[in-house]
Amino acid sequence: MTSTVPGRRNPDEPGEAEAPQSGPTPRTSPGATPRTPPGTTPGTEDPAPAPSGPGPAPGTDPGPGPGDGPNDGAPAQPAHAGDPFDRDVLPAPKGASRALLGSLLAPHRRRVAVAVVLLLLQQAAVQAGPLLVAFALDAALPALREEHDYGPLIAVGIGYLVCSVASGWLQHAFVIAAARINQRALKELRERIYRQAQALSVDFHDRYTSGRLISRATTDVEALRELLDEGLQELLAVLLSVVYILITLLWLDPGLGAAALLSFVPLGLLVADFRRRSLRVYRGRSTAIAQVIVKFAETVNGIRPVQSFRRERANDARFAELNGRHLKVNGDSILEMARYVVLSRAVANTTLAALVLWGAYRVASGGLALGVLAAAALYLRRLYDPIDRLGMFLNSYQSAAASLEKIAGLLAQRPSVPEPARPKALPPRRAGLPGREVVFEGVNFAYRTGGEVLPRFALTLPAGQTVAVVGATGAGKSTLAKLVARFYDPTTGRVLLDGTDLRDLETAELRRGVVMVTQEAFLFSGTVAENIAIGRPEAGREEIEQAAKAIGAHEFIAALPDGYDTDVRKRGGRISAGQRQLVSFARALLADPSVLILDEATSSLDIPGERAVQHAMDTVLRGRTAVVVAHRLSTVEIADRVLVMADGRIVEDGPPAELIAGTGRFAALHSAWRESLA
Ligand SMILES: Nc1ncnc2c1ncn2[C@@H]1O[C@H](COP(=O)(O)OP(=O)(O)OP(=O)(O)O)[C@@H](O)[C@H]1O
Repeated sequence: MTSTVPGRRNPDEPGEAEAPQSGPTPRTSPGATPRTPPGTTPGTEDPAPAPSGPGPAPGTDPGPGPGDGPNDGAPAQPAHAGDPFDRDVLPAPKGASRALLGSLLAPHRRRVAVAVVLLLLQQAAVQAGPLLVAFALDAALPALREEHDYGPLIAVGIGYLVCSVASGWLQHAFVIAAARINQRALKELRERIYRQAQALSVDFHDRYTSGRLISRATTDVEALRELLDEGLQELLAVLLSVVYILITLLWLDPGLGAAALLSFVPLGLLVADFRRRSLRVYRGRSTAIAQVIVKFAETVNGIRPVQSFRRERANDARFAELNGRHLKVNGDSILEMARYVVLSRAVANTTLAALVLWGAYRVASGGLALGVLAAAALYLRRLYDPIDRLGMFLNSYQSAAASLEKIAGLLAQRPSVPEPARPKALPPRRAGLPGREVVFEGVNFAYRTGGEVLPRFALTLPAGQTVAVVGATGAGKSTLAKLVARFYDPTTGRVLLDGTDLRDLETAELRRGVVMVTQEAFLFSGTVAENIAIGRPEAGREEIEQAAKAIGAHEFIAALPDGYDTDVRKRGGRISAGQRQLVSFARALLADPSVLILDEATSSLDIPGERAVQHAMDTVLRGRTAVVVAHRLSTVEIADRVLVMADGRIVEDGPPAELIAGTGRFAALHSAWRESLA
């Protein structure tokens, strides 16, 4: 008979008696290194206290969650009250993992039913083998010997052949059906994680490192794949075969059947003990692997300071230590597996030997047919054969369950800056008035991870005004700017755009009105033209070039190897920091928002570069309301108004010339800057 259970060896094949697993399932060797646990995530170095709105996300809703109000994503929890972001598992409603798995499989209900029926039939075909052997020994051979009747023996042969062919075909069909279900479910899961990563607000990403997100979409999905592709099929097949075999044994001979059933008591205890012990080792191993990955990632990400400060040897030593710890704990997990395999085999072989001896004694005394004993011996082998693989399955199950829990926790997060339930439209722009008015109304703000950053304040930025925000590092300039862009919602109070609360604007409407150009001047993979067109995807090549020309970026873009069609990633090295900024200005100019927020790059540019950026800034700010977080005092000169911030408060506010002429902080800062230039 051919291999009987997907991914496992056929016990009836020659050499089955002693050989440990050598079938196609790579995880079945007793000494094999158990699979790397998922969720051993780099980047857990991002501690942050209060939870982001735990509550089911739309589409993944596994249970009741908080309501729909604007701050529902931010339940009032005391900061530092045991931050779930310190751990890999984010809070999720009870049963979220099961609900997630259910929601992934639900669209494939019919396929799942077909796969289960295929497996039931396949197992029936497989388990018929020993029964046919019993029939051959007890009925077909005597008929041949005593009555020269070949019929029963031929029937057995044909039956065996039919069962073999059927089981092979059914297994093939089952593997294909299961793979289709699994691959689609995993594709959907990866897409859900990606959509969720894009949907969650900036404050989530502040705390949940990108490394962890990547780990969810790769290692954790992979853990689930292993469980679905191999573990679950195997477990189903094992459970089915155990049920079939025990029923058949009880039917063949109640005594032998009951004894086989009893032998599951010590085996069950052994499995429980293995689970307990392996879980402990397994947790340690996952921590050790995470430490190795974190060290590796930290070194590679900081390769410049590592080389500048000659950290290589110190890093080597630390890495060797962490790697050694991983080696030790990995060894422990292999020893646990070996211990389980040895003990379970000892129990299984002892039981088998005892039952065969007892059966032989009964055959000798005429109490049992020889064929029944032969069939029982074959069935017993099949019964105990998968027990050591069960340990492997438990390992895979535990890691997949942990991964699923982490993914469910991630998917249960809600954006802390949610879409409005009843969105409002912005009023039409007032004719002749550039930009839109921005009003902070009784706003105060605290990041979830700390205390108040902006104490309660009120501020009006009239339409068309260019406002430069200056102040010492950490004064709250960027925070103020991010509130206008609605990367965060104020803790109390409102930010209004032409009288409309930002919370009432749909994201698309908001982004048409407000655009923030951040310090990084991020370029996406693709061509320079595509990067500029992100501002307005429907823009044609001519408009793109016009924007670049207005900004003063056309010359350098035209000089690139493929001009506007140069791939910025492949030749990213050719684009300097200043040029990157020009591209991002062109992008903003094309988007043409009513309000533009510009978080000026802190990195210093060379003088021509700075001049080019200054000129571009002039162009991009004109004709709209603009907030510039100014790190260079030269920028302030193009502003209509300067806000000086200190400790989250606006301490000075006025036109630059007026402030410079005064005796306040800005006047002092400005004269110091002038002197430095001189
Ligand atoms: N994501 C964050 N989570 C928690 N605290 C933050 C976060 N971002 C900034 N802060 C804190 O808020 C305060 C104001 O920071 P902000 O970035 O607004 O200052 P800034 O004036 O723009 O500084 P810089 O000129 O250095 O960019 C600082 O104390 C900072 O530590």
